[in-house]
Amino acid sequence: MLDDRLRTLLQNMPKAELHIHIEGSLEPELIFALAQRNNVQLAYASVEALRDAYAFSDLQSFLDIYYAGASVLLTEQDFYDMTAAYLARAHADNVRHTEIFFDPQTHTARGVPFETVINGIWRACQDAPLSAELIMCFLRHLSEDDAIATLDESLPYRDKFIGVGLDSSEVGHPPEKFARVFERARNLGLRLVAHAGEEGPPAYIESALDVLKVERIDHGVRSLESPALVERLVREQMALTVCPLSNIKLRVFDVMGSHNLRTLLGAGLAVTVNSDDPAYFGGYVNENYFAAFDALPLDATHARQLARNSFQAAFIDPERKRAFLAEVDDFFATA
Ligand SMILES: Nc1ncnc2[nH]cnc12
Ligand SMILES: [Zn+2]
Repeated sequence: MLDDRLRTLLQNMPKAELHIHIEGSLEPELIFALAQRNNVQLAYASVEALRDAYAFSDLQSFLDIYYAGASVLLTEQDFYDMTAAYLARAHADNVRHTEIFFDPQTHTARGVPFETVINGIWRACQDAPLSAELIMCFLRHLSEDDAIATLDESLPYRDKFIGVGLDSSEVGHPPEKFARVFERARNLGLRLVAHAGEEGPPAYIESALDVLKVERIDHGVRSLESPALVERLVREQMALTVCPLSNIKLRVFDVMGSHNLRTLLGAGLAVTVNSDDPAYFGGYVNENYFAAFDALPLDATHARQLARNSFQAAFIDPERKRAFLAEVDDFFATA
């Protein structure tokens, strides 16, 4: 049960967010404002009608709406405004560091230049009142050749992002499909993450680890189906960027009370809490903490562990990591 004291603790504790798709932070109100500004026709008559469409049965039903929502993004200012809006919400949630996914192929396929996408998002990160880095995601429902072309297109902007990821439709598009492009990215010194074990089986998580050589697993909640995999993830302290509200909205779990976050933590896994696509799943990062702590037997000890895990798993230099971890410990020492 989430009492006021625990809620205030979760609200105010310093935290990092490591799994947030910037296109998934596009609120219906901003979609309509950008559609008007860019004279883009929407298939919905009102903000309410669009929000009413956010009833999803699985990942694909969400992705269809998510890509449609992104169609209003045309100018650098659009990407800047979207990112600035998310960063303001993250700052209000006491996020001190965030690593943001963006899906360039969603936009370049519409004729929006790569530089428009990355410059708009990156400028907003530079203007933000918190530490913000970018991770470029490859859409796994497209070919590896398409991903390789996107990596090549990104090279002139290599200083504006820190890593690559793998997102979109998981089942049927196993990590090994992207072995070559991830090897190239690794040889470029980019950090590597991948969605795995959201809807896909534990084997997808193993393939992301062994073939793609990822340093974090995005979602990973199906890891619990394989005791051997859990044992490995615990031994390696491989971080899982879990998104509780997303898992409920996309029916990975029926209700929050049956989410396995508490079991994952109890197994000793390096779990973090994140919002995934906050505009579509009903909340930013703190709402994810509130929903999980309200439905599951979690207390302040777990809150501190999750906050520490979020900085421990971040792609930041050891000095900054030590400072953030000390900030968490100081916060809980005086809370
Ligand atoms: N939860 C998710 N899984 C896969 N691809 C995504 N793109 C945006 N959100 C996603
Ligand atoms: Zn995601």
